[in-house]
Amino acid sequence: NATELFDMCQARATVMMYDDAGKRWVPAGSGAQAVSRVHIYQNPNNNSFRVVGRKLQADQQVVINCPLMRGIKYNQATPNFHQWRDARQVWGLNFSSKDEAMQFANTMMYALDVL
Ligand SMILES: CC(=O)N[C@@H](Cc1ccccc1Cl)C(=O)N1CCC[C@]12C=C[C@@H]1CC[C@@H](C(=O)N3CCC[C@@H]4C=C[C@H]5CC[C@@H](C(=O)O)N5C(=O)[C@H]43)N1C2=O
Repeated sequence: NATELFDMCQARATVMMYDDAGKRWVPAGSGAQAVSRVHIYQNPNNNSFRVVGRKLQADQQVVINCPLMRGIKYNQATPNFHQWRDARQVWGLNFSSKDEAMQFANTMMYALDVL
């Protein structure tokens, strides 16, 4: 049975990944850069967390599905652009508003604190 995940927070952001070879940011997912709704979900059964983002447009393409691992450093590079590294790549979130960025960061830092 699918575990009931707790939707801790949502924020609008453009999800980007850093292309180390090309030394440039590329939009996550296929097609043009577009705003996604990015969630932090908690699995209460095993106290795990993951960041999931889906494009706002019709296809709701999943553009990020990233488990949060203990020890991740969440970098608030600017009030609207936050980033972190996972095992394979660097994720960047360009938030639609500073308020959403702050809410997301607070939830992210809580999750990283209790992992
Ligand atoms: C030790 C370490 O790993 N450090 C990491 C960061 C980090 C630190 C600590 C923990 C985790 C991490 Cl991940 C690091 O520095 N990284 C991670 C990969 C990319 C980068 C490396 C070089 C470039 C130089 C400039 C800078 C950059 O990317 N931006 C500046 C701030 C916002 C600015 C905003 C938006 C994006 C949208 C496109 C481009 C633009 O605005 O047109 N852009 C930007 O230019 C953005 N870089 C980085 O962030």
